[in-house]
Amino acid sequence: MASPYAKELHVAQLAVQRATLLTKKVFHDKAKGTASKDDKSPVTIGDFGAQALIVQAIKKNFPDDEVVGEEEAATLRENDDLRSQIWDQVKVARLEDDAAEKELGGPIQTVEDMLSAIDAGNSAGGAKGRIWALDPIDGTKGFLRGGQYAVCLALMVDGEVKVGVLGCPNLPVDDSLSLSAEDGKDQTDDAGKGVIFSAVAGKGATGRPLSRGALQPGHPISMKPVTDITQATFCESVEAGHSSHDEQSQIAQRLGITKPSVRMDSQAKYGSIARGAGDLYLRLPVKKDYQEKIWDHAAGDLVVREAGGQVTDANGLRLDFSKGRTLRDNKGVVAAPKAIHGQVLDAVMAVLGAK
Ligand SMILES: Nc1ncnc2c1ncn2[C@@H]1O[C@H](COP(=O)(O)O)[C@@H](OP(=O)(O)O)[C@H]1O
Ligand SMILES: [Mg+2]
Ligand SMILES: [Mg+2]
Ligand SMILES: [Mg+2]
Repeated sequence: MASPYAKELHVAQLAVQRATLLTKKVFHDKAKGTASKDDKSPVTIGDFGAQALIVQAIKKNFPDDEVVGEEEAATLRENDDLRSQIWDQVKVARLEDDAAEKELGGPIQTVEDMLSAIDAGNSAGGAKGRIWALDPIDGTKGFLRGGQYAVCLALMVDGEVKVGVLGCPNLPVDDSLSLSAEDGKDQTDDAGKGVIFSAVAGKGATGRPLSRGALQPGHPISMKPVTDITQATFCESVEAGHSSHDEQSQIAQRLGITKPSVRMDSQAKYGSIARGAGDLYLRLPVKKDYQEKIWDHAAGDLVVREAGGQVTDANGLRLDFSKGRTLRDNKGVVAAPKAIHGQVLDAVMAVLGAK
């Protein structure tokens, strides 16, 4: 019997790869063309272009599936200049392998097709059926700074994540390099960089180098066993507005961790701990009422769990992707190897309870 979700996985990996290459080109062409969204967060040509390419590939292969995508095309329909800059990138985006490109359904044909593809990411999400969660550029602020970012795609079936893919163009290809503070910073030198992580529920997690054509061979990845938690490396957001650096540092202290945190944008944090380059990922809310978005976590959650990790919120609950576009019932994220997750969670609760 063929592996479960084999076609979904292959299409998702190729689609993420093609979109990741677009974002790299946008960066190198210095064509980032930023706009500001209603919540004042940035969105670039790369975000819109990557969403268009990925949704088009999903719709060609799985026409009945829905997509919860971060971006929408409303501003582009009014902004001729931004729209044509995105189109200039999207119309030439293709994999250097005919069979792979054909599998994705080929290039997008018209500007209107591009806009409709972006807008097709408007699913409300939920607990029924096949729904993809798409973050075309996660860590847009990292992308703009030349730091880490990730192109993230996950398939949920009846509210459970079944397939997850992360394209991380600025992470080192080599799994054996331990994370250092520098990995979160400027990554404008391309040498030895670019990884795709993927996972299928119950089938483990995989890493492979990013390529320009067909997929490179993959290899299994797993979290590093932590024998002495005081030596653990913990990751957190660069942006102090996205998670509480202060509480995270208190948690680390409580665990006896002395190494400074590795600050890194995007779901590259999930990928990094899943391959054993780091150990823990803490994301405690800054604002009580902020609801995490499903596209910021769906792929990373599966990649880490399939690599031997446990991912919960700050109350120890599994992330619940079935509640719509946000993780309405969760607060924060705590990701760690299964064997020490309980210990980390105790420290999280002690610090939060002491407030
Ligand atoms: N107040 C907040 N709390 C938590 N996450 C937030 C936030 N404001 C924005 N974000 C999310 O944080 C994501 C980036 O995470 P990180 O800090 O790990 O790089 C953003 O994704 P995008 O960059 O896709 O918009 C955005 O969705
Ligand atoms: Mg955003
Ligand atoms: Mg995001
Ligand atoms: Mg994004």
